[in-house]
Amino acid sequence: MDDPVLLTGAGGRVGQAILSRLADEYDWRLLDREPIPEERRHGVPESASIVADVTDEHAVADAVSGCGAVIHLAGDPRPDAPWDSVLANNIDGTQTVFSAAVDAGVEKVAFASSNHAVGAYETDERTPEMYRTDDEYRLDGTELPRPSNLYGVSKASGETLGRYYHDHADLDVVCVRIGNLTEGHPPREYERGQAMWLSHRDCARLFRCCLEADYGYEIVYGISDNDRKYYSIERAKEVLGYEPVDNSAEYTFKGEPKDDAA
Ligand SMILES: NC(=O)C1=CN([C@@H]2O[C@H](COP(=O)(O)OP(=O)(O)OC[C@H]3O[C@@H](n4cnc5c(N)ncnc54)[C@H](O)[C@@H]3O)[C@@H](O)[C@H]2O)C=CC1
Ligand SMILES: O=C1O[C@H](COP(=O)(O)O)[C@@H](O)[C@H](O)[C@H]1O
Repeated sequence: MDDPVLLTGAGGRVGQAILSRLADEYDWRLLDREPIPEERRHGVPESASIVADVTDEHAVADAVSGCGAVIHLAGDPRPDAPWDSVLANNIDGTQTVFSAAVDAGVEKVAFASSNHAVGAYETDERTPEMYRTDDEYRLDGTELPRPSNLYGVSKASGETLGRYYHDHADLDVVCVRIGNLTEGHPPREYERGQAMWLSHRDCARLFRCCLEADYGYEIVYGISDNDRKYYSIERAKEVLGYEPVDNSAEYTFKGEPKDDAA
């Protein structure tokens, strides 16, 4: 991707996992409703850092003008977020970004969806076994959404908005159902979290693939190559060329590297 890339929500956790590793690889434009301090811009000049809300259609149109791709992360990430917040920040904001991307002639948008779009597949009958290494249950991205909560509903809505703009405006869209991003080690003493761990470096690797690969409309899971897993990463490997390097099995249940524990 030679054209500028707009990264919304750049100041947050996922944005930083990406930007801290890929700052030198792309001509970034950053957007966040909070000013991003210099140490979190990783060399991106202040002039390329826009303070705006993703529901502000004029600001988003300006931000995306001339970009070849968008990584859209901005939104309310709380699984217990109330409806008014996910309606504005996640649904309205995502529609604003997709629509502005189409108007600006952007080629592709990578949308941060979530495990919570499909959390209700984790039924009492399937858990906790599905979180364990010897269980073969897998979601692969072809299943219908079954949200855990209203936040998950907003993420499923974002995926559907992506489908709409792909079908009607030929925008290339990849929805990444991100698992649980933590830095340095998998979530501690949390089976579910260890099964859907996404390390910071795998997060950057995956979103780089989203910028470089050719696709039409895709839903993929964003996790590391954990031995414990109930999300397939085959589609991300096949279509995007994703090659994860981390695995929660390399850490103890308490989150210590097994090499150190030996
Ligand atoms: N961290 C995780 O493990 C996961 C995150 N996600 C999704 O990834 C995205 C990023 O999540 P995190 O980085 O963890 O959250 P975060 O809260 O650390 O970062 C979100 C960023 O977006 C900005 N933002 C929020 N609403 C905005 C708005 N209306 N306009 C402009 N900027 C806005 C915030 O200021 C913040 O810098 C979210 O869409 C979240 O739903 C999905 C699954 C897992
Ligand atoms: O979508 C998200 O999922 C992660 C993991 O969910 P959790 O229920 O195991 O905490 C969450 O940490 C993150 O805030 C959220 O945006």
